[in-house]
Amino acid sequence: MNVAIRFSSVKKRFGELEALKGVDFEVREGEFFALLGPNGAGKTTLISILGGLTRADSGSVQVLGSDVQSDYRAARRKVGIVPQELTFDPFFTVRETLQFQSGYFGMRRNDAWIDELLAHLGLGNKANANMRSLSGGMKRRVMVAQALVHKPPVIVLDEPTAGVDVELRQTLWAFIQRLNGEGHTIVLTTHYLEEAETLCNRIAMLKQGELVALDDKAALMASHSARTLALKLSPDVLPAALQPFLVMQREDSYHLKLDDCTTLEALLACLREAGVTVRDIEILKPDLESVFLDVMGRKRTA
Ligand SMILES: Nc1ncnc2c1ncn2[C@@H]1O[C@H](COP(=O)(O)OP(=O)(O)OP(=O)(O)O)[C@@H](O)[C@H]1O
Repeated sequence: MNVAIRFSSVKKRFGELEALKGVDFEVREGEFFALLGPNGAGKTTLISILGGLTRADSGSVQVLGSDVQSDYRAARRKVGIVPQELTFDPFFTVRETLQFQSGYFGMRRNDAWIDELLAHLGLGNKANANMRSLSGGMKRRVMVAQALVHKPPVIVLDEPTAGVDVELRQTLWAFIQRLNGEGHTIVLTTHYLEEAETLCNRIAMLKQGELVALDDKAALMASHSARTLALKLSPDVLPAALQPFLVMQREDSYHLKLDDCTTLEALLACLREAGVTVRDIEILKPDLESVFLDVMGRKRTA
């Protein structure tokens, strides 16, 4: 598969702070890719370098083979970035904003695509509204449309759903998934891990300017977090021998760490020997949030 974005040894300092400590990874063409990390991990800095808004101190970034510094114009055409912050000209209407952006890319007759964007993002009846009159969520929809106006093959969304309502989330994800289905590469940063879990097929995690995980979603989930066994017992007492497996107790339910199926057999045998009956049993699969905490926590103690 071809490479959509290549980050090679990207370093960036802000004074004493090393915001990016030599970040190396690739996003492949056609992927729906998540870039995750806690506040301050360096995600937005990396995206700003990708969009040519910030210069890396060293290293390089290429979009579909075009270097974002030495071949800025070509790289810029290949990527659409939905920024985290809302920036707009309050005196333009929504349509003018999108026409102006089309002009920036030398696209004069772009109204059919602009209409399609407006319709898909629920902005059809706002085309002639002034930007300053829109609600925050509506402005964010325009930011998304603005990033897509030149039909970029690579689309980067930096926390696009922070503080937006359920309706926009659903409209936005349906549209972005359609574009991904048509071959566009998508990179998403979000703090809503269930969104990343549902949408993305490969995941990178950054922590303090370093890449700490990069894998297919399924492999990451399988390798980083054990399943949990939730048990309700009669009598309601966990035998002492099982205490080391206890990760959480919620009301009358005991959550035990389950490394694999042989552990399950041993746990059940232990309950039998102690004369404890199982009233209810459930195996809980790991979610991306538990993997994320696991990855971030493990690195902290290393
Ligand atoms: N222009 C700047 N001047 C000084 N420090 C900066 C600047 N931009 C970013 N930083 C710092 O660089 C680090 C990385 O910030 P960045 O915004 O890239 O993180 P992030 O992963 O996007 O975080 P968040 O999830 O909060 O958006 C942070 O410590 C931030 O304070």
